[in-house]
Amino acid sequence: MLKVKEVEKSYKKGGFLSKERQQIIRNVSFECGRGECLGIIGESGSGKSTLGRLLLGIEKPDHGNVLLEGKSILRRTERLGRISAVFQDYTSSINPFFTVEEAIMEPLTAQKQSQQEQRSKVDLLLDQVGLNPSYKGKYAHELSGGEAQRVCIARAISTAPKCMVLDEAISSLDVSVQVQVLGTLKELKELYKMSYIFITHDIQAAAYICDRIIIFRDGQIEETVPVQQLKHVRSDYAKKLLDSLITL
Ligand SMILES: Nc1ncnc2c1ncn2[C@@H]1O[C@H](COP(=O)(O)OP(=O)(O)OP(=O)(O)O)[C@@H](O)[C@H]1O
Repeated sequence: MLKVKEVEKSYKKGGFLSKERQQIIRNVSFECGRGECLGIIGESGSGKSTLGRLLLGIEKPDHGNVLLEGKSILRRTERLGRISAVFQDYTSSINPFFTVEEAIMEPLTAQKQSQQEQRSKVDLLLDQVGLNPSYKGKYAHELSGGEAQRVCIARAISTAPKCMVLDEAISSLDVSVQVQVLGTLKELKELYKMSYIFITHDIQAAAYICDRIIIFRDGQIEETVPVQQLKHVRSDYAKKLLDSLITL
């Protein structure tokens, strides 16, 4: 389904004139199956969000490629509506001048669906993320964090994508809201038969929703483990990282 092949990414280091580059992603390869939820856990600065942007085709790798059902994600026509994202910062993810309805319809407009088709979908999408139709006319500043993130999720699933990248998607929410949103995400994954790439610091959330987990270290895959085997990771680094995250 989603195939990541020998991906590398570096950024310019230092000032404007500097030629030095900092290697962020180093020869990363993995696959995420249809309907699978693959977690990516790693320390801050290990390159998780950079990897997320490469998977979404927002950034181009220096080397290697990302294929969605065999086609390069860098081709706009291949990624449009077929891979989507929910980020941590839900407040800046929604255009403040858009109503909830307009925000949810945004990707459908990009797909050139008719206004009528789009409107009829919005009620259904709101229902699927646990919001009633009265939310349609509200603006982002009138929503709680949990409601705003639900709107972002509704927008992300509006095109029925094959794959969704969730980058710390529940991290800014209150714990009780996190649990509810995780439940919704789990239901939606079954309903839409989507694959998830679940980037997080939250080992409990990952254990709840993921099928397999990649332990990411310094831009590389340290270890990949089925979620049932999480207690039995092999590398010392993975053991230490998981211990530190569990005690947090
Ligand atoms: N556009 C960019 N230009 C230059 N450096 C960048 C850019 N994006 C990320 N970096 C650097 O890449 C490294 C990895 O950042 P990234 O945000 O991918 O890590 P992360 O694992 O997601 O961290 P966190 O968990 O704190 O969000 C950092 O050192 C960051 O400063």
